[in-house]
Amino acid sequence: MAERGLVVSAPGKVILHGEHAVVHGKAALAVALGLRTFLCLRPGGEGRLRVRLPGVGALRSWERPGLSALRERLGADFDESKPPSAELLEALKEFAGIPAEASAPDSLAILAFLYMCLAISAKYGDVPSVDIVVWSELPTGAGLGSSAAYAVCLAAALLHACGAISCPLKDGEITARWTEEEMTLINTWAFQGERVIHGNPSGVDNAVGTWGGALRFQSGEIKALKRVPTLRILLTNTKVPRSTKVLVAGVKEKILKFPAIMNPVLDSIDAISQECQSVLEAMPANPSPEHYPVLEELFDINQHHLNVIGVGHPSLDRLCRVTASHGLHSKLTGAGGGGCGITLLRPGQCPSARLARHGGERGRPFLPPGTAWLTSCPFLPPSRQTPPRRPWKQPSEICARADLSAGRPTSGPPG
Ligand SMILES: Nc1ncnc2c1ncn2[C@@H]1O[C@H](COP(=O)(O)OP(=O)(O)O)[C@@H](O)[C@H]1O
Ligand SMILES: C[C@@](O)(CCOP(=O)(O)O)CC(=O)O
Ligand SMILES: [Mg+2]
Repeated sequence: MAERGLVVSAPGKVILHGEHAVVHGKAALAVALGLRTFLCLRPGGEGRLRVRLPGVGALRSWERPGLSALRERLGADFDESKPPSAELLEALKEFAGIPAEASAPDSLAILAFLYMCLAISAKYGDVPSVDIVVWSELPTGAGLGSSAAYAVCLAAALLHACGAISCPLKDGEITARWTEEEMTLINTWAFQGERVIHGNPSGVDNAVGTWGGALRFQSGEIKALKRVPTLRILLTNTKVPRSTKVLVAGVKEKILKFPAIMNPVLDSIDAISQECQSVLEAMPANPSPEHYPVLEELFDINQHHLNVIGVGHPSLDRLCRVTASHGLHSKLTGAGGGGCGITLLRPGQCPSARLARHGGERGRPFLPPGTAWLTSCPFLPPSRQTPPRRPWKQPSEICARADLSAGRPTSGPPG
């Protein structure tokens, strides 16, 4: 491991179409966000492994021999091609003092960390003696893929600390990418981390967190969308908390209960993703405004479908209603049940100031109490995204940065 340490970062994502359906083998269209999760890895002292997660209020430290002994005891169960078994996760919870049914953000984050650390070190080397801090610009549990960005950062850092992937930084370089082969390995392990947090993820979020840009994802197949137009999308966080794991499990239950009713809905969502992709690919050659009504209608139809499969929420209904009263079209993004919604903006339309300051239905404020105006997100291919604000903060794909400072990185974690 590099003596001077490393900062890794990975972006969050927005799903344009295909959330939930993608878990059941349908297509999804997703794009990396300019908001990222960061991880700082430093050589640790005294044979300890320390992890600090200020975003979820967790700080843990373990002696390496204790972790090695646990790993030896459970070693046969670590296999990156299979979901982590319930028995393995129970054993890790017991070791970490996490109650059996705990689903709090800190519990899931520590469980994912322990699983990834032990599994990666079982395969590639020794349990590393390192200090790890993770912090994020992404809201947690809001549909923007914070769990995947966290898992991608952990996978990259732990694979690096165990010697499974190189340090991509050459002398004098400040930022770098791993090779394609190394990124594939990072993505594979990040998916395992997502499995711990989500239960049954599709893999779309960790694919965007690893590769960045705009992509189509279906059954593990990742296709970069190269010729997509600049779409302006407004992101609104309802700030209603929810858990992806619970929502994904709820959809599965509904499909099992009403297969003949739910499967056609998933097929229709799949067709929406295909149609949207065709429109996006036609737009660069023919950038006429006629495409927008189609994209808007696809948002509306998909939002209805997402309500049908049980992942809507009154806060999201309100977002759709209020934006509709301004001629705009919205849908939820990510797992739903609260979290974030996206609103499509036409070229030249800039409603944020109007909506945020004066908007709202019949004089009521546009945003319900506790709602944040998060950001507006350009839907751009990697090559045309806006330049990074900080040297290592590229808007697409995972990237590594040398921890050049003796102290904290400049955009360091709080506290
Ligand atoms: N910065 C972070 N530090 C630690 N854990 C995180 C971080 N970001 C996300 N997580 C983990 O991911 C979980 C949220 O995942 P999820 O419910 O899928 O929501 P989303 O991925 O939409 O933000 C949190 O409860 C926490 O366990
Ligand atoms: C609902 C789903 O399609 C996306 C979940 O995204 P998020 O965790 O809400 O950011 C689940 C998945 O694809 O794994
Ligand atoms: Mg998630």
